[in-house]
Amino acid sequence: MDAIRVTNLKKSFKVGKESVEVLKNISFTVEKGEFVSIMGPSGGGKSTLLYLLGGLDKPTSGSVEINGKDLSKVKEKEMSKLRRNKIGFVFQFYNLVPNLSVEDNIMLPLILDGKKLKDYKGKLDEILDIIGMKAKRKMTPRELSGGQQQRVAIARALIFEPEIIFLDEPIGNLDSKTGAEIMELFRKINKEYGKTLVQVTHSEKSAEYGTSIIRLLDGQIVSKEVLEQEEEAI
Ligand SMILES: Nc1ncnc2c1ncn2[C@@H]1O[C@H](COP(=O)(O)OP(=O)(O)OP(=O)(O)O)[C@@H](O)[C@H]1O
Repeated sequence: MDAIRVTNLKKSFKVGKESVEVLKNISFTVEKGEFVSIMGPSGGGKSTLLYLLGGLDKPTSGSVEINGKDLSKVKEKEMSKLRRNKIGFVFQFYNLVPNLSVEDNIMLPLILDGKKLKDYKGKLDEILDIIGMKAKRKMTPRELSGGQQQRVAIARALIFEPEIIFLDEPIGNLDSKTGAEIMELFRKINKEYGKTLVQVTHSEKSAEYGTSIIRLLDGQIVSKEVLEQEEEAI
């Protein structure tokens, strides 16, 4: 089954009396285990598309299916559950709570969902290990570098073990070395943990960490190319 199926998706915004069509009849699929990079010029509708895919906004027409479920037919309560459990988000600005520790920030989605935190202790340790932040688990975001804060945001997105993670310019705020480390982490999450990833990016270099690139221009898809994967060294 496709992880994501987008069919004839359109999105317009009202600006004063005018209606501006930002996405014009977009259709594509993302298979399970893909890591898709969506590229295109600024203002081309990339973030708008990502928000529609993640159910954070509603299309003007057309549909988005996640695991075969049409988001427009999902009731609000089920949608909130889907957004919390099946989908993760990582944004350019990490959106961490400044006075909570690293581990409390990571567990915040569990607290909001009324989960028993002790059931997730093992999971938390495992995720802290994946992101390389075990030693800093008691620190607060202001004691961390940008790259470390983004690692915490990634961990928070992983705590519910979502199948799909949406990334909106995830390294847009980082220097190139730190950005490359974070992209490597996403590659690992895709390859080793089998998560489906969809990122929006300006950068050709970070797009190439993905398994395919979709290019958007003037609200339409102009191409989808599958990238050659480097052979793993034996
Ligand atoms: N809520 C809104 N109301 C009105 N117009 C909007 C709204 N959200 C986005 N737009 C417009 O839609 C267009 C696409 O915006 P979007 O943020 O999706 O582009 P983008 O490709 O992600 O750009 P960037 O790369 O600069 O982040 C822009 O012209 C923007 O002004």
